Amino acid sequence: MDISKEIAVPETLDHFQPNGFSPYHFFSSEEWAQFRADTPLTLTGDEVSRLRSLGDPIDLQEVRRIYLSLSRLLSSHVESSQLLFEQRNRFLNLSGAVKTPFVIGIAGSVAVGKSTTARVLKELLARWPSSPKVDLVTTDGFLFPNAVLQSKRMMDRKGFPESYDVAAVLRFLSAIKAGRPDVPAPRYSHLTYDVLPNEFTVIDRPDILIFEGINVLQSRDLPADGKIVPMVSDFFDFSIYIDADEDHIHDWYITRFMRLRQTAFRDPNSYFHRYASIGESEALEIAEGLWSKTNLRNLRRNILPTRPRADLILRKGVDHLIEAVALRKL
Ligand SMILES: Nc1ncnc2c1ncn2[C@@H]1O[C@H](COP(=O)(O)OP(=O)(O)O)[C@@H](O)[C@H]1O
Ligand SMILES: CC(C)(COP(=O)(O)O)[C@@H](O)C(=O)NCCC(=O)O
Repeated sequence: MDISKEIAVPETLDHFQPNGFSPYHFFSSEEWAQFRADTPLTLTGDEVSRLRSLGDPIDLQEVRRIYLSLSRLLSSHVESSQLLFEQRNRFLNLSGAVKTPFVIGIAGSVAVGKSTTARVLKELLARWPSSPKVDLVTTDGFLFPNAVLQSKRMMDRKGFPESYDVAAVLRFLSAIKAGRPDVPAPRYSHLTYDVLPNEFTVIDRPDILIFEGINVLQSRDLPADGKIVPMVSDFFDFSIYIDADEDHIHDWYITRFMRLRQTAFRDPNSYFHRYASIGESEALEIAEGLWSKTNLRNLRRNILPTRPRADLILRKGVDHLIEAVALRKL
């Protein structure tokens, strides 16, 4: 498939792209796989099974085909930024400065498989000598609590830009990029479907921070007072968008919901517990409603429009496996 035709030229960049030019290099998965060069496979089949989310078929073959080249590319970006850091310290006559974490953003629709990609990358990147400490934070911890969303009648817009405490996201990333130790990241539970009050993951100056969530490439409306506000992605050193046809993502979301009925929803503490015991067709109707009223709307309105901001686009086919890659030119 020709990803260059699929990834439409964003209108706002039109004037930078005379006919036929694109800011991306495009590769088939076979071409991309060659870039792994002699990168060794450092994960076992069992580890990959442990890292994958429900319904994601990723296996060692996919890690070898796609993720080794990706970890090699990212690791060269990390090493270059470490080199630049040292050169700049010499230039500025600074001594004792400590490098701030290299931040990688991962964006894409609900149910596209961001968590699996983030977890596999975390493990692979930590095996490079330049980045032994890799942390992962998901943006769901920055959602407003359900009580707030309910009081604002926003539960059916969970995951929309307005459902996140973006100021808290910016404070968190500013602290990370200021090189602060022990920065707390709030946590979310998919089981209770809510943020976990007073539960934090403490991020203490990793070499790399992976920041994953549907909203990470979104901009903010310019405030009327003309004050300049940063975007979340201003803090990224590299960004990845995971892409797929919306029909495929729909199928993955519905299949996952129906499988969660047999697993996570059975837990009496699950927010969706009641859906474990209703009939199949009623459950399907609920899943279709959640998809079309919330997640598809969000994908079309707020997530897909951020795709042209990514440095790298991983395009999945019907089987969840990556079939094409677009890499922004330098
Ligand atoms: N209702 C749920 N109950 C339990 N786990 C869930 C539920 N919804 C999603 N998950 C899990 O949460 C993780 C994040 O899912 P999601 O936000 O859809 O992003 P993605 O599929 O792109 O990783 C996945 O590992 C998924 O399996
Ligand atoms: C929590 C989510 C918004 C994902 O958030 P993210 O981790 O990408 O910030 C999503 O999993 C979700 O709950 N969506 C709302 C509709 C639904 O229940 O599918």
